[in-house]
Amino acid sequence: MSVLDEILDGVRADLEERQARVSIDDLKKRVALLPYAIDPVPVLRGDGVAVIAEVKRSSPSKGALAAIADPAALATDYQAGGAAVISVLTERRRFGGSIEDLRAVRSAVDVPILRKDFVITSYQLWEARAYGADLVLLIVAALQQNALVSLIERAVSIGLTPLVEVHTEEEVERAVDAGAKLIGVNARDLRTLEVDRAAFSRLSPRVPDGIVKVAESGVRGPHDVIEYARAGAHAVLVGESLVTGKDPRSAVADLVAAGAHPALHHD
Ligand SMILES: O=C(O)c1ccccc1NCC(=O)[C@H](O)[C@H](O)COP(=O)(O)O
Repeated sequence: MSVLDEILDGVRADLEERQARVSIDDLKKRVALLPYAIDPVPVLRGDGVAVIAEVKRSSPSKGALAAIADPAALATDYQAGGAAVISVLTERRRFGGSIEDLRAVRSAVDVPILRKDFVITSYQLWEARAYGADLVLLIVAALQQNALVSLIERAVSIGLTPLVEVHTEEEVERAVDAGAKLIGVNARDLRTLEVDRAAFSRLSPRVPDGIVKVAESGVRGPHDVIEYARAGAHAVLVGESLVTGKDPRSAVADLVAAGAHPALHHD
């Protein structure tokens, strides 16, 4: 069984438990009281490379990364450093996250928030929206094509912007066919956990113009932002190097500064 399959088994079990506690109708009632979600596309398509900074406590590849006692404070630092979007890992078993982290971050920042999880049902989309997310991750490798298409449509219909994650040529085709407007190329193979930063430059030319391209994983510092930008990234998604460093605010600011160089601006 691959790491991704193991994660998905755990996600299904946790989901059953949450669904028994909070009904989808309750989530819909909460959403009805909320303002519209923020459209992240203008900020992701702006000059330079946008930084999506992630609240990540642990990971299957590295185990415990950081004791994040206050995710809202971390997100506030990210925003102060210039993060365009905050990503919150809400998966519990392998990443130590929760939907409560999403709520805490929402109460602390104004920038768009990405719910990063292993979404397989529309219940999780309603949850994402009810707890304050503006974007939601959909992983092509975790979904059959018909499920991917219907989750993209449902996400959009409830105001969420889907970030559709790929790692192979075939997955790029599936994402484009499914109607993705934001595609994230993950350097990490979720089945083996190997990180291959060259995946972005290999797959980026296959992503049609007009789609926002996000380079995910493996950013160690400003030099990686510059490399991803040269390969056409509109944004980078960064977790580990931010949560394990000493000063998340200045670490984000350094990445933003690297990506803001005029030579890296998009046409
Ligand atoms: O991070 C992992 O080990 C991992 C394992 C299996 C599935 C997903 C995983 N990570 C999710 C992510 O894609 C990253 O958290 C995100 O792109 C940031 O990556 P990094 O900057 O390398 O922490």
